[in-house]
Amino acid sequence: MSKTLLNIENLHAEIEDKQILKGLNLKVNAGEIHAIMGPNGAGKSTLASVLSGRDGYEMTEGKVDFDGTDLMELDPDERAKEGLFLAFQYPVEIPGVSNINFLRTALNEIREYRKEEPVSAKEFMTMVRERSQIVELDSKLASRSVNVGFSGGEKKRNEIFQMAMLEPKLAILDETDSGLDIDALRIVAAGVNKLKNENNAVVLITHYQRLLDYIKPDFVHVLADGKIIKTGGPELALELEEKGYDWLTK
Ligand SMILES: Nc1ncnc2c1ncn2[C@@H]1O[C@H](COP(=O)(O)OP(=O)(O)OP(=O)(O)O)[C@@H](O)[C@H]1O
Repeated sequence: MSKTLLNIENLHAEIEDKQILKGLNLKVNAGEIHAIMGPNGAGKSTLASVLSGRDGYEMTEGKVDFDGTDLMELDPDERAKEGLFLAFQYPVEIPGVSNINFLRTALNEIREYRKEEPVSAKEFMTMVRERSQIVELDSKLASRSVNVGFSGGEKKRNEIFQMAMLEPKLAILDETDSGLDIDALRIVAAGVNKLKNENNAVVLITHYQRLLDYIKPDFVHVLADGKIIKTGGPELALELEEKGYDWLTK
């Protein structure tokens, strides 16, 4: 039996006093890929925000266990250091902070938290070289300010590059496929597949079945009105593509 990395029970959460998540349950084991699909406004990004500890999102009920730790008790940076990674739907630009410095600082913070030695300059540069190739990220982008002036597709590749560098236990990819051209979609998906192993897990939030042609999910969930209302295998995504969501929500 693989170990459970994420166990969400009866999660209720609100933003500005508006209840968005209304009793969500989800269990993710090591080695698994889960896709979350669902209508606009259902709460998919809210789930990602609540798990990562984004300001303004309040859990009002429920429990989230992350690899044996009560996730909601941790600050956002501690969650990241415990091995939770979120690739943003809209990656933020950080002017004045180079991608390289950002990643080296993040990596060393994680290593310090785990009582490991900081990464040496040589080791770090080798990692950057090898891992930027996983998503075919132009090496020039590594030294530019984080995401500043990057195209939409470059920003999404950069998210997966960050994931490759930080080696999270659980990566939540929020609409990483949106805005990607077909070649970039293949490259990003191949990157995710390459980074996936039996000790980590991926939660993909997506609107499009086509991503799942490239990244094979073990489970597909439908999130509607703040809850997971149906779970199936990859065939569920095909069914949704054909039928939409009305048959499940009405
Ligand atoms: N900061 C906020 N203030 C108020 N309401 C918010 C805020 N952020 C999100 N919401 C609302 O929460 C609901 C869920 O939004 P969320 O972004 O989680 O949906 P989603 O399932 O990711 O949708 P989409 O598929 O369109 O990306 C929406 O009704 C949205 O308007």
